Amino acid sequence: MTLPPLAVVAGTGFYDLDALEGPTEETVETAWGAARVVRGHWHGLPVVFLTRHGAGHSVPPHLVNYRANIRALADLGVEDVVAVNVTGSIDPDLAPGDLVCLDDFLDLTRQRPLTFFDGSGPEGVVHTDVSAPYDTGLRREILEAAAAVGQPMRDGGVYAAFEGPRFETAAEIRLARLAGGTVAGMTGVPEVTLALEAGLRYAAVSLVVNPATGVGPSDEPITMDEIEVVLARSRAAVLAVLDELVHTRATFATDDADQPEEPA
Ligand SMILES: CSC[C@H]1O[C@H](OP(=O)(O)O)[C@H](O)[C@@H]1O
Ligand code: HPA
Repeated sequence: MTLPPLAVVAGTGFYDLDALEGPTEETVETAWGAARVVRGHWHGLPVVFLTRHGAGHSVPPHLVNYRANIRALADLGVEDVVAVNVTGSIDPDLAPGDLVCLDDFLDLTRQRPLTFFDGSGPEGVVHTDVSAPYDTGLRREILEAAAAVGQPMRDGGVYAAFEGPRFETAAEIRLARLAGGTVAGMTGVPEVTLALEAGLRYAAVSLVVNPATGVGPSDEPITMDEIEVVLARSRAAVLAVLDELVHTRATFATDDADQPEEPA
């Protein structure tokens, strides 16, 4: 039995996935443009890794080709996507290094192509349900993996997606906080909604790398240096959770393969 590949989509600070066995780089052409992925195996399971800003972080968040990326994953047979986004904390109880398993989002972006459906295709006008944008089963797998490796992770949080590439003003962050935002980022939307449109299960782990503007103890500006320090410290924690998730899936896949076929 061939299992569908699991996709790992990550961004800032995650430009490769060392755990992948037999990695091969591939460019997937789609109707929306090309996407670069790396395919390989992790604990024996097929995995597709996509780094959304490109190798070396050459693509800013507002110019990522989210449609090509998601279409490419769907075309490769992916059914489940685990995403990683680094974020600024809106909730003052969160600190750099904290992990949040998202359960909702606020779309404060402004000018991105945000759908596969412009009304001209055979499916006509499509209105996608987003009452549970992050897949419940995948979220549970992520949270259980975090618990298994002793990695604290908040169960639930609202990702406030801003257009970028600039950071937010303090007033924008206050607005997002009033609306229930937990963390601020620039890439989580429309990635999640396109995944839903493509029929994929999608869940996201957010790694806090700085207090969002106006949230921290001081009025210091956000710097890439502070973000890189946190990433260097916390990257391994995210990867440990993913490793445990894939390892658990591999164990179940092996157990299933060991079971005798049900008589017809
Ligand atoms: C380097 S801070 C801003 C940058 O980091 C986040 O990227 P990603 O979500 O891909 O990890 C944020 O959205 C911005 O693109
Ligand atoms: O403070 C932030 N705002 C938006 N995106 C981010 N990505 C990392 N930190 C931030």
